Amino acid sequence: MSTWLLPLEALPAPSTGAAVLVALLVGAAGALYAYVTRHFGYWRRRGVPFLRPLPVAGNLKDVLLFRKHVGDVLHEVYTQMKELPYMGLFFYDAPVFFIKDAELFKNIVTNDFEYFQDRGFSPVKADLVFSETLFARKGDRWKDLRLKLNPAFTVTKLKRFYVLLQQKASNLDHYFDDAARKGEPCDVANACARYTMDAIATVGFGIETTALTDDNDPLHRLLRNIFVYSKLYLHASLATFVDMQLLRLLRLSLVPAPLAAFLRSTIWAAARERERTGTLGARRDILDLLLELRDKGRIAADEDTADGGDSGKRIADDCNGRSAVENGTAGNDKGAGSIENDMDGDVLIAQAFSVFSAGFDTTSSTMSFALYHLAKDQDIQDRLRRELQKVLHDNDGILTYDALQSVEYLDMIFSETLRLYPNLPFLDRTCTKNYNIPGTDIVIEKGVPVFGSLYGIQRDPEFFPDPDRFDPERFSAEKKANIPKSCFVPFGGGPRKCIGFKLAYLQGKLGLAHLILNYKFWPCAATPSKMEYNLHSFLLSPRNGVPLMCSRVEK
Ligand code: HEM
Repeated sequence: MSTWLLPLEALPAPSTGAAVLVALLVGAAGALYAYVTRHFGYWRRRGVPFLRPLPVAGNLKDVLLFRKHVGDVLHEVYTQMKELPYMGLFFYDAPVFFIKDAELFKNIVTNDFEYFQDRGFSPVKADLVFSETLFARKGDRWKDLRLKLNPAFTVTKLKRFYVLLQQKASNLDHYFDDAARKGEPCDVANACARYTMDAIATVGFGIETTALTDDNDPLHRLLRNIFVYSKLYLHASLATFVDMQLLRLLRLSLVPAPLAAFLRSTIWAAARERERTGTLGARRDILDLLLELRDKGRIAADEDTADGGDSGKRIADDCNGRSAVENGTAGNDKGAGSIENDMDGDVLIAQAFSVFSAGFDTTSSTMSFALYHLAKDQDIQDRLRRELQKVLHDNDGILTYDALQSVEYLDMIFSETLRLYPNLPFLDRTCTKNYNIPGTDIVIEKGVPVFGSLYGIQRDPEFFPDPDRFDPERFSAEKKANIPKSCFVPFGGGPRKCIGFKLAYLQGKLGLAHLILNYKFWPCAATPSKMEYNLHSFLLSPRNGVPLMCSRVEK
């Protein structure tokens, strides 16, 4: 007879030592449980409907177990909420206010920005470079930096680099000619990432990288997986959005030390070379502008300041500050108060890191998602090629900056791709002073992270019928006026909207135009029938690349 069938009195009495041990273990487990669930009553106490959390994971169980992308999980929550405008969630153990209502969310990022100026991002102090990026800076230190950097991204500045971008786009041929000749599938996601990296390096910093032609290009090796994390790092990076103490204690850095070291040596070498050759300021690229900020505290206005000036004014106004543009101080270090000019050392390197990291992976993923759909729908691909060929013909065979801008169908395709695949599938802000939701007695308290699902809004059938279908017509001149402004926000909104969105459109559209003019794409056996996302990143990128077949277009 086995022991577990014996009557209780027949079992040997436990020794006092064992009983104490069991009691201690039960007590410790109870204390641990109480600790990891200590915030779980937060939403109940405030009368906010919430999704029941699990210890440790909160509502991110499937993300924690690497079963689903965080974008998909928040999309599911968004869909299940039906008519609810907002609800409480838990990211790990942190209470998060999740907003479904597009208007309410728009107010939070625009009109009521003064209550939600910051992102939750709380990098560890040791993460010197990441802490100084626009993503991570807070309050007046963010506003000061943003006002200074805005003039670096005006249309006038971008136009100047168009020829350089064209050269990089034509380097795509090395990659695709090879695949076309061999008749083998090529991973367009890989090729596009190399193109955008070469483009950002030359446009931003005058650094000639060779990612498209050389597998051993050092910058490519260090940057290519910057947003593809190990399991621990994925959670560390997600946790920094909601300020989790435990992971901060681990002192994980979001900018790997070898990359920071590479950027320091490369950027300062480029700066010294410009000083040595007396060419500082000649290119007026991002490096020149950062050095101008370091030396003079401001970036001189372009002859044509229309767009840069406007966004500077919007920020100053939205932050309820003095209008820097009206007072002629946009880009001046006094624009946001009495912040000292600190554009030097790792503060400058942080801006280089932002441009490299934000600039290459996002745009290249958008290009590869677009190519995926163009390969699957030959009619759309053929129409785009015809329109590009016509514009080329009308412009003596040269795709000038203005000619590129005139191809409306390309714009429609790029926008529809960003609708289906907003690279950052959610937006976050942190409440910086208590905020009463208009018309309710609900208060979002200072310190609480607020999230919205861009992926959810942009795939909501109420705003985009048949939302999973790739249909560029939604963005035709006649139809796009029907899309509510708050429902198409792939670059975020308000004063913290993506600073590089014009550059993203320019380099993304130019790369696509070059490829479609020169190559025909179609799916192969390895092309996924449904797009799946890389679970090791919080950005949306194709899980296993985008393998496609291609052939040269006959001229
Ligand atoms: C398709 C390409 C891109 C997409 C979809 C994208 C999307 C976004 C989104 C959604 C945000 C958050 C905005 C918010 O919180 O309201 C953001 C912020 C930012 N992006 Fe982009 N981005 C792209 C390309 C770029 C490029 C090319 C650059 C730079 C060269 C860039 C630099 C930044 C920076 C610095 C911020 C932080 C802005 C701040 O907090 O003030 N992005 N981006």
